[in-house]
Amino acid sequence: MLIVSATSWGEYFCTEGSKPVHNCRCITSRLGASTSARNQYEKILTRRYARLLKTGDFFHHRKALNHQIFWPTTILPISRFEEAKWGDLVWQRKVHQSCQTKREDGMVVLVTGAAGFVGTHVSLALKKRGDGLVGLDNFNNYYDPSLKRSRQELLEKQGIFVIEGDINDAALLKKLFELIPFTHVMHLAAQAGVRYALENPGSYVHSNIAGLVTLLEACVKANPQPAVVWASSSSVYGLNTHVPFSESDRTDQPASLYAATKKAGEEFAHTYNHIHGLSITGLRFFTVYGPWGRPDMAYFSFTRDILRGKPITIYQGANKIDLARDFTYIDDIVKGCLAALDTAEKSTGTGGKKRGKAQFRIYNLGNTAPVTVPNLVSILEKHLKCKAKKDLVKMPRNGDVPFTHANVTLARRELGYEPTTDLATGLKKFVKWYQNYYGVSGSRKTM
Ligand SMILES: O=C(O)[C@H]1O[C@H](OP(=O)(O)OP(=O)(O)OC[C@H]2O[C@@H](n3ccc(=O)[nH]c3=O)[C@H](O)[C@@H]2O)[C@H](O)[C@@H](O)[C@@H]1O
Repeated sequence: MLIVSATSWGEYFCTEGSKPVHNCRCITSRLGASTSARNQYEKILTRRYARLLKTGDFFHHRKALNHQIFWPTTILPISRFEEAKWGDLVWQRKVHQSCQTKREDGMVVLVTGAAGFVGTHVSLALKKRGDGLVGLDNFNNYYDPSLKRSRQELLEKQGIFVIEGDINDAALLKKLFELIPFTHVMHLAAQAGVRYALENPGSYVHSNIAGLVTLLEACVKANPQPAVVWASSSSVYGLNTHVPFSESDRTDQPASLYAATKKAGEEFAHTYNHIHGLSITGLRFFTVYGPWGRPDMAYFSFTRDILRGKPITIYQGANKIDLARDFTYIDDIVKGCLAALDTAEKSTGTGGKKRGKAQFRIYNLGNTAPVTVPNLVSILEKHLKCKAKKDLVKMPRNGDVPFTHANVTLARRELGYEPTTDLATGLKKFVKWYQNYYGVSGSRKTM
């Protein structure tokens, strides 16, 4: 049985088992859509496949929320999960549909890292306000890929197509830019995590250096050139001691290879802006947390281990000083990202040549209220109603910095950025999501 399932304006093709298919079923389940909208879609779908259908093979059956069209066919030799073969007609149609805007002057955005934590939230927010977008994600296994797949499901329910592909794939990027005149690129794909850089430095070079350059090259060659907004990191401040951290502070003392790749990214961005006229905005995120977050981050892994009764390791600085972070809630970060997109000016290059000076910006997106790691743990204990088993350990030389603290004056002035969620409120929302997703005791398998 071949199933063609058309949700929203996308179609999905798959087979049950690997046997040759003899029957095809088409389901349009535009949940929430009016009957007339569903009727209209059914007509479009039927017209689209008219040449494949033999009159008389077509049966019409209606259910409460689904229109189902059955037709016996061997015409579409579709194999299991063939839907995402990039470049083919189905793929192109999905990209187009996902990029349709639903508001006047809506943006058309390529979101890289769309199945990542920040990427998912930004994508949903763009879609919600009527912008068109398509996601790109390589679904690597740095952390549990099933969480990325769940985020992808969430996005696809909203009509957002996430292409499985790597930002290092220049041919894929070229094809995408030929297909869609993206107005903006929201570049969030990266190898994140400070301490993992000791284990796998190559992955940082691959994504944060080579991948960034490949993406910027594609943007330069695109016509029109998109404006680029991308994720840098608070880690670029490294050993800076001037607090709170301002954009004008020194960033030439990275404490980790991760930070060094983000700093290098800022320099590459400047070069592409200077030579090619790409409009580029870098956002220095400060320890972003929240629902659908990253399992490698402390607030997430602490939650998991506390619920499982496993000990957690709390690092301490010199003289047993507590480490502190300017933890920033995801909704605040999303607002900052959207404001950066909204205020981004157009790139000035065409045909790879710069035609004038282009916008170049860097902003801190933090919460402006650092909290120590032991305090983070106390808040989690309260929300989880569970005591943590704590191992206090001297901070190893693993790239960590003792504290971060954002000055967001610039973002406030130019983006209207104003963080509104304190750590206790944000962690409450995270814990609620976590227990809903993994079960109250966190029993569902993670990592
Ligand atoms: O904002 C940033 O620039 C960075 O924020 C986070 O990096 P980090 O602040 O180190 O976040 P966590 O890994 O969640 O660590 C938070 C704090 O908990 C501490 N920690 C972490 C893990 C652990 O087992 N024990 C522990 O005490 C760390 O030393 C740190 O002080 C992200 O992981 C980076 O990708 C991001 O770029």
